Amino acid sequence: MAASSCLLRVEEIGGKGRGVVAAQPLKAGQTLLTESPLIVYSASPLFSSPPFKHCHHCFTIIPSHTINPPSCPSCSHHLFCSQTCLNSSSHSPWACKALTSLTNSTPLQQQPQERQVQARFVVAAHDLLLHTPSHINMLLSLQGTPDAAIIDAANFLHSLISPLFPPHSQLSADLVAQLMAKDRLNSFCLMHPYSPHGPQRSIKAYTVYAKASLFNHSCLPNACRFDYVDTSEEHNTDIVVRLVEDVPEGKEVCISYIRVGRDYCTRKRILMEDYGFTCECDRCKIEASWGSQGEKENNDLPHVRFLRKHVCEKENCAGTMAPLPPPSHVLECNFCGNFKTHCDTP
Ligand SMILES: C[S@@+](CC[C@H](N)C(=O)[O-])C[C@H]1O[C@@H](n2cnc3c(N)ncnc32)[C@H](O)[C@@H]1O
Repeated sequence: MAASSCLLRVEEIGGKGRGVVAAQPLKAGQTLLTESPLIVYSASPLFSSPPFKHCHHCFTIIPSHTINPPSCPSCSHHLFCSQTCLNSSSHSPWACKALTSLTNSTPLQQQPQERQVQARFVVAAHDLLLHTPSHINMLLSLQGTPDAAIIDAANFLHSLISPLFPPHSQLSADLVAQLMAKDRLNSFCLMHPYSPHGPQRSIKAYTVYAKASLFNHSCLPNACRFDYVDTSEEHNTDIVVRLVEDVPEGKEVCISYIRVGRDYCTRKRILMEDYGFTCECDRCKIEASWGSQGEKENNDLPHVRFLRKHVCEKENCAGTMAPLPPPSHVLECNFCGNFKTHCDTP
């Protein structure tokens, strides 16, 4: 962990592969990691328009009243929130041409929406090989092995997409499958802003980070990722991971891959379907034997106290509340930005 080497180190963790542990005693509220993505791609299926117009570099929403936002010189339908974003964008003419060509592809249009989003990943991966080949090697160092479904999807997408790039930046079908498998296990979602009355936040884009991908999951996480705002244009796709609790040296630092308020059965299903493992954390061990909601309300187990303190109660939210950087008694929700003053009485 280069940027945060004094705070964290990577170790093998029994039954989980690699993981991240505290290299010194760490304080609740401390920022552990701020990192830019190796790869970013839109979550919108190619054949449907996204619910909001967003910048194709930083993915902030472009307000509907914006007159003539800067657009890609090659295609004009990929928009940017500012000239700075347009100039720093990795939206290359090759990627632009490939995406435009794919929107005319009948075989792709007949595929499920998931395949259309995977097509965006495969275009972005070809573009990486063209412009930042070292990121391809970093992606390949992450966990994930292709299964039969990924190999099928990769063969299909490879035959459509590789010919749209120059010969020296064409990935083999095998490499496409490897990369798709890494993306499946390691990608984070960039979400649309929270709204108390609106629908659940939807996903704007997917990102993969070299270091943040090494955090394992816990249903009682001691760290969480903050992703509730469209803030600074250039760094809007960066990940920020902050500690929820104090962590002694040598203890593993985990985030939750799903919202902590989810019930046991939902967590179990998502973790198996999306990440291929069964969580053995203390909370799961206890909740596996729970029959009804009543038990949850009436007991005073440490993990129930944790949830009471750290799950945001704002309508339609249920994000994780972590302290502001120390020293602070104020908790901030990583999902909606709500604040509350920390009080240790249960
Ligand atoms: C994003 S990676 C985390 C880093 C990974 N352990 C590695 O070695 O690169 C996600 C994968 O780590 C493993 N993993 C994460 N949390 C786990 C947990 N609580 N129990 C078992 N395996 C876990 C699973 O294989 C999961 O698909």
